Parts: sequence; structure tokens; C-alpha cells
Amino acid sequence: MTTSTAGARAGTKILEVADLSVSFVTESGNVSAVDHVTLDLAPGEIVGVVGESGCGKSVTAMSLAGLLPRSARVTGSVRLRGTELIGAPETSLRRVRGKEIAYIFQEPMTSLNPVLTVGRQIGEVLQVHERLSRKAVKARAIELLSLVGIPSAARRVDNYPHQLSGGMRQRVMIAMAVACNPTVLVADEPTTALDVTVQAGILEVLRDLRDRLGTSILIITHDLGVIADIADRVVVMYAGRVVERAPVTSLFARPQHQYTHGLLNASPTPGRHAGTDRLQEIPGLVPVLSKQPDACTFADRCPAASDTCRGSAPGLSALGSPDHLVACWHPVEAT
Ligand SMILES: Nc1ncnc2c1ncn2[C@@H]1O[C@H](COP(=O)(O)OP(=O)(O)OP(=O)(O)O)[C@@H](O)[C@H]1O
Repeated sequence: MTTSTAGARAGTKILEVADLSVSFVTESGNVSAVDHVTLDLAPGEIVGVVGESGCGKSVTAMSLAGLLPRSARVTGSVRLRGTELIGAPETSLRRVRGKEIAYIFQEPMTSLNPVLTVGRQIGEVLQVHERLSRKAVKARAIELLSLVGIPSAARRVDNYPHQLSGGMRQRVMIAMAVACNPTVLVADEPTTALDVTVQAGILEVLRDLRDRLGTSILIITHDLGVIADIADRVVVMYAGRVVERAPVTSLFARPQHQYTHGLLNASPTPGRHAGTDRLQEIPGLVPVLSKQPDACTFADRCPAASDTCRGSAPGLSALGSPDHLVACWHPVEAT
């Protein structure tokens, strides 16, 4: 676990997401994917978003810089340093992408171009936002490869993706993402395709970038080990909604939502290592969000559910510490 930076402690926010909702227009009607999600990120802070498959983590991440397909209907607010991005013109969003908010995804092999050297690919990113000479581009590419821990960067810069291991390719993706010094890095399952020791190295790179460049990082994961390893704060999502939001130590020590509690109980506990604490199955199925607008979406799987839970959806509120929020009618400490 990491400690919050001075910026995070000071309470200034670089990214503020409020009441973000996303639905998709499909042949079988509107599908709600994200429902009134609220989260924020301070300068130099690492926030983890965790939840089961299909709970809306990626859709939330993609909506930040307008990466969703046209079939998406997005409402709510995403403010980057106070500037609203929802509804912003495409030209403004293009400036934001890469330069302000950069992404790294799970599959480095499919994201990298197999016929271009990694140096050329980093160079292309650099030249979208900055005018540099060819020599300066190559020098910067080497610098970036060193920054993400690639040994012999001056030689590796001329390698093609297939000449690198999976972990090295993910490092190249990170180098491309941070090429323009983004304010916010969104890492969507950055270590999922990698084996455990390689994962630990990638998390180390992300932590190092935060420490050296002050980058704020939103990390999306299924893996509680990744959260425990790297995050300052955690957002737990379930069926499109945020069900709990807390500093990482507080969440692991005193989970308050019945869902979070179930996840942690089902997980092999402390001494967690990235890759070893994948979310375990909780009996039952994640519901289709649009079918339960006025209920707690976890009610059907919850051991503490009552008629209240089936009749109205709880909002996020603080029970004890003001920075530990939970959306539950029967939080764990009170049962
Ligand atoms: N383009 C789309 N059209 C229709 N529905 C979509 C689209 N993209 C995502 N969804 C739906 O939105 C919901 C949330 O998906 P999302 O990818 O955000 O989940 P996730 O938590 O990131 O899951 P995973 O961990 O498996 O990636 C899912 O029900 C998904 O099927």
C-alpha cells in the first residue's frame, strides 16, 4: 500500500466525476451500464476501481475522455482541472486525450503495431502533440523506455513488438501513454494478461511514475491484490453503481458494504500479492441494472437484504470516517 501524496492530503482534485450515467442504445432497448457514479482523483493519487466483470468499470473509464461509441448516452459531469468534458466538442476532447488523460489497456500485443519499431510508435504519439526533430524524438523515446524500466533502451528502441516479452510490451504501452506527460493516467486492467512476477514489475513502474512525475492514476482491476499493492483509495462498483468508496487501509480493515465484505471474506487474505487475490464468486448473478432502478442492486445476493433494500436504492453516505462512504441500508458494522 502507498501513502497519499501531499496533493491528495490537501484535498485538491484534478479529476471530478459526478453523477456519471451511461446507457447504450441497443436493438433490445436501452441498456444502463453506469448509474450515477461519483469519484475523484487528487494530484499524484492512485485510485483503484474494483468490481466483478460487467459492473461498469471500463465504461466509466472510457467515458472520461469521450472514448465511448456513438451508441452511448452519457449524462453527468467529468471535470478535469475544473473544465467540463461531458458534451465538450470533439476537437477539445482530442487535445485532452493523450496530453491530459492517457490510457493503457490490458492487451499490449493488439494495441501495438507489429510492423513498426517501438521507437517509431512512441515517436508517433509524441508528434501528435509536440513538434520535435527526428533526433529529438528518438532521444525522448529512449528516455521514456528507460523511465519505464526497459534495460538497454538505446538498443530496444529499434525493436519490433514481437522481439519483446509481454511485460516489456506493456512497459512500452506505458511509455507511450506517459509520452506527453499526462495529468491523469487511466490503466484498465494493466496487469491482467501478465504473470504474477511481471505484474509486480508493472505496478512498480506505475508507482514510480506517480512518485517521479506526479501523475494521478486511475487503475481499473478485478484484482484485490493489485488494489492492496498500489492504491491510495478504492472505489468498489457493483452493477453500474459505486457501492463503497474509501482509503485503501480503511476499506480492507473495515469493509462496510455487504458486497465488499463478501469479496474480502471470499479472498485469501492479507499478505496479498498482485495476481493472487482475484475476486472470488459470490453466489448469484449480477443483475441487469436497468431492471432495478429503485432497489439496491445487490439485494438478491445479500445476506442482510430486507424489504427496504428491494424498495429503494441507498445513496452513498459516511458512517464513521467522512472519507469512507457506503451505499447500503444494512452496512456491516451496524448488523
Ligand atoms: N458498446 C456497448 N453496447 C452495449 N452495451 C455495452 C457496450 N459496452 C459495454 N456495455 C455493457 O456495459 C456493461 C458494463 O461493461 P464494462 O465493460 O464497463 O464492465 P467491466 O466492469 O469493465 O467488466 P470487465 O471487467 O469484464 O471488463 C456491461 O453490461 C456491458 O455489456
